[in-house]
Amino acid sequence: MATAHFIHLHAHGVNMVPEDFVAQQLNAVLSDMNVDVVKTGMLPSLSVVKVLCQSLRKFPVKALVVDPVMISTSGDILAGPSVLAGFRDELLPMADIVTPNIKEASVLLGDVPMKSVSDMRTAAKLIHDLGPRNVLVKGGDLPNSPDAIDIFYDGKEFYQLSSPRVNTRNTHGTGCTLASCIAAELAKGSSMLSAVKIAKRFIESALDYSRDLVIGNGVQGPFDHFLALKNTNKSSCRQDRFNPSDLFLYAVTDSGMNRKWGRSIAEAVKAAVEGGATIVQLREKDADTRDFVDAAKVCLEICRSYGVPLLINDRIDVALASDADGVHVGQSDMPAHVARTLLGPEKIIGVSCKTPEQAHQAWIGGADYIGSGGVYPTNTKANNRTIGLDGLTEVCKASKLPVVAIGGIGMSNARAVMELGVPNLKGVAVVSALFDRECIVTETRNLHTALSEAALLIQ
Ligand SMILES: Cc1ncc(COP(=O)(O)OP(=O)(O)O)c(N)n1
Ligand SMILES: Cc1nc(C(=O)O)sc1CCOP(=O)(O)O
Ligand SMILES: [Mg+2]
Repeated sequence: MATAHFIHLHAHGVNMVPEDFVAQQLNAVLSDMNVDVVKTGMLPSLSVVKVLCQSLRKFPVKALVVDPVMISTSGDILAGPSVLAGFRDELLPMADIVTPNIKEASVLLGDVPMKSVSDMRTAAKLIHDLGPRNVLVKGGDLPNSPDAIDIFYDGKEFYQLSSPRVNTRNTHGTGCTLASCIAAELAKGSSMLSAVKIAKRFIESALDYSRDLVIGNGVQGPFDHFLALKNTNKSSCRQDRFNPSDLFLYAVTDSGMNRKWGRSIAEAVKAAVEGGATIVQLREKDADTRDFVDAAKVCLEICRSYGVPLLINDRIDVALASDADGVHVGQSDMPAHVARTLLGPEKIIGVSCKTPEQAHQAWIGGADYIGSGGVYPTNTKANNRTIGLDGLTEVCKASKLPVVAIGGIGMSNARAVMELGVPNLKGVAVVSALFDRECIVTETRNLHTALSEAALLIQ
């Protein structure tokens, strides 16, 4: 069970509940039910923070989500220095995740400046040093950023999660909802990264869905949390649809490489998502159909537990039979518009394009993204024409769809590809640099780090 406190505070006033009454309430609930996850919102006094920590020590839960509500949107300070000390010394060391926005991250760290994604990463690391297992620094208020960029740090890896900024005044309560959604997903059994991604996607969808609501006269309006119940036209709901930032580190499997290293497809996929792959494609050119469908189902479960989409190369039949998230097709495979008709509006369709004209046709055909290469020569795909960084740039500039670069990309050149900084280029797709290596997790992690560093340079 997840407990969620939605505090829609307009900061007209705060009426504090006495701490012994808070203790009684906590005791009543925590002793009566097996609470899995607790999420905290505004904690108005040091004594309430202390009471909460005591209760959680007495009744440990599986996960504690701390939304460090300290500053209202209008800028009011909601937590004084003593509460801040309570957060730092007692609550954060118990937290499984803490979710500050940039103002809160700054205050938690003694008013450090927070002006860029690079500052957010530094802050995430410093807040992690205070004790929480995971940190999500939310960059929704970062000035001059076309996307809403959040930094997730799990103590080892940084993940830059971005979503298109939704232009609406109805943003009241987004922080509360995000943390509550993370808590609910954790209670359902998701991994932390997956819970964060699902929560972020929910906020993006809900804001998009409620962008034109007019309720009240405040600077901010509320948004509608019940889109899933009301939205009959699911294709217009972004919740389950493709997110271009998923193209950041695209892992493409290869049956020959798995055989060479003695691994099953599922083992290879698990290692890649553990290392930080943000989308996976099963490219099993010589698999028997039944085996392929079975393997796809197992991989789908693994990928879903990490919030990572799973696509099938070429084989629409396998994608349909396994209920995978979509397909990737090339110029001599099934046309995108036919794949779209067969798969429906919810599935993801990627198309390989070497020219601007092919990119245009992919868009007309209803594709979601383009794979463009070979950027460099490759041994993985026979007779593949290399288009180079110039060819990639041309496709990206002409494309109306997000693009992932492919072909001969690995640790030695991934930064150069990302640092092109051309419009629409969202990431790199790799086969041998991950799967023709001894340790897939390590290779994926290293590549993720290199790409994140390059992405920072082009901010
Ligand atoms: C992400 C991505 N981009 C391009 C390709 C190549 O697809 P295709 O041209 O159909 O060649 P095969 O992979 O089928 O040999 C891809 N698979 N993924
Ligand atoms: C599957 C594929 N498609 C390409 C294209 O140019 O469309 S290049 C390629 C193989 C990429 O493998 P590696 O990362 O080992 O070079
Ligand atoms: Mg193909």
